[in-house]
Amino acid sequence: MVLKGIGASKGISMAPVLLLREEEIDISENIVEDIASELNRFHSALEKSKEQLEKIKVLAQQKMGKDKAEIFQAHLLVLSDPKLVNSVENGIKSEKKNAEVILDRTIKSFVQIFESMDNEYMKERAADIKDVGGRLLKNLLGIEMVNISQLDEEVIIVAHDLAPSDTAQMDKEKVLGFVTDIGGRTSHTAIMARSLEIPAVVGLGTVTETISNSDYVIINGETGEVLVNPTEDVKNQYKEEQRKYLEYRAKLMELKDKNTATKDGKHVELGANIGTPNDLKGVLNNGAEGIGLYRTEFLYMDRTSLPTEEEQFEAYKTVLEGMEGKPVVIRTLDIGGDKEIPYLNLPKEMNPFLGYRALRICLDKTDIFKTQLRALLRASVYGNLKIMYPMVSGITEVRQANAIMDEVRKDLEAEGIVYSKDFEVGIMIEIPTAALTSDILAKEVDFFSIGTNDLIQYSTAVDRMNQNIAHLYTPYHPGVLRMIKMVIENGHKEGIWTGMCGEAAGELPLIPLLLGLGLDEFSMSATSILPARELISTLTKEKAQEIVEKAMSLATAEEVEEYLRSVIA
Ligand SMILES: C=C(OP(=O)(O)O)C(=O)O
Ligand SMILES: [Mg+2]
Repeated sequence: MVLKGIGASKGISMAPVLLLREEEIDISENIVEDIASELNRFHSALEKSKEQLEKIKVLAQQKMGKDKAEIFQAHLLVLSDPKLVNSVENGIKSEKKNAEVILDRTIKSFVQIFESMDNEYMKERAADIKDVGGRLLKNLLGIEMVNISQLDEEVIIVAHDLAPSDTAQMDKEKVLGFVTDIGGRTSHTAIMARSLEIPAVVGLGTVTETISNSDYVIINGETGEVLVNPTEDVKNQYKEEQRKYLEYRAKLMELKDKNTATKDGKHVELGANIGTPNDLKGVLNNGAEGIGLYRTEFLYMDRTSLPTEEEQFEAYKTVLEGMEGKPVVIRTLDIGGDKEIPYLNLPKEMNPFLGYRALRICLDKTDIFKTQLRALLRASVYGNLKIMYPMVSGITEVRQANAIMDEVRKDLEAEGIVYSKDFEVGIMIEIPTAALTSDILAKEVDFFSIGTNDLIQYSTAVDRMNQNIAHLYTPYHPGVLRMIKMVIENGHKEGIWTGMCGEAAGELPLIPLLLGLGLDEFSMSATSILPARELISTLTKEKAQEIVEKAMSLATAEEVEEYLRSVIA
């Protein structure tokens, strides 16, 4: 059987399946005579759960940084909550029933109380209690839990979706790939897979129901194919494909320290997109010439309170120092859409992608914005910082954000804190009105970075997360290409550089066109950098111009894609 999803992270992997699905736990009620030993059973399960969570927390700290590990601290706090512990102990004593029955009931009632609160933060705590309660219950019943940080054998994980806390623990030596029911190429699970350099296929619909733990799968993270229980012949064929792919990657490594230029010497910059300072290793291994997008929102996610100025300062400093003077574009908080921060208690919205998000929140909750800007400015002396505002719809927001930045500068000066005075301030072009007014915007910013992930969804009215309409979500749409062309031209008219940090920048067939349109900087997943450098080295300015002319004359996305694919074939 061959299933088809969306290729989210390149590479071929094959291994037995590890299905992560919540199983129903069967709990039967017993009367207990020996209350003391029942209380002991409960306490041993409590201790075992604490030990497991401490281990997971340490691993998460090592792999994804301190901020990512906060969620496990929150889980540990639930286990030490006297209300929960007393309530179970009292239940066992007064009703003389087995611990699991009392625990199950207690957890359910706690969850219900939190879920019924009209407050997103409290609702999120309900999920924590459910999660920890489930762990406790399984330990009580002696049910072995899958711990994806300590696996004995190589596996491919099959799950509905993976939370950052799942990927935080993942042991890359053993998890050879993952496959999910939901998501698209630009969903955050997919982006995470690429930064971990693990092959992944997402958006398969109901793969968790089709595939079971006894299955063996091959996944192709480029084509989105998932082959279930292939024959030995097919396995061998894919092993050969895998070998070729690894050989190709090894060959590309020769380009790691080379300059990026066309055959006739036009230089462009190839940067990497990162989510945390832990991504730096992959970035440097893949020969990036800078960071074109640091998505700072991951610093704010999977935790229970806002990151402090100091925590942020440390993260930004680490990245700036790590890049040793190469340009680093750090984007201010871009929360909303598929990136949520429960503790901000933001009201549920009908259209979160069109709602109270990103810069809109920062211009409203200015204390959050100022803390981030202070941390950024303080870090500016450690490297070549460029600050970027997301989700700009027009010049007014830029002026408002700059006014807040000016206040922060003045505060720092008054406090005698040094910062670099000449960092650039630019914006993402990801809302159609920003593209259409890029002539105006270019006069007041230092650079543009085109965010195609959102620009496509906002201009074509196609949700980037929805796999049912994924065929309509395409960077090859002539309308999208016209906007890109307009932005680059308007940027150049005012003498500012224009880059792209949406996933389209790393899409090989588009690169010759973008080059011909004059894009100055391409920022992409680290693993796309070397293939892009290789492709660019085969092109000339003249050839790229020719490609622009032909591609821009075509009427449909399909024609454009077919033509651009044929160019690089
Ligand atoms: C790079 C972008 O930002 P994000 O994917 O974080 O929304 C984009 O929209 O293209
Ligand atoms: Mg965006």
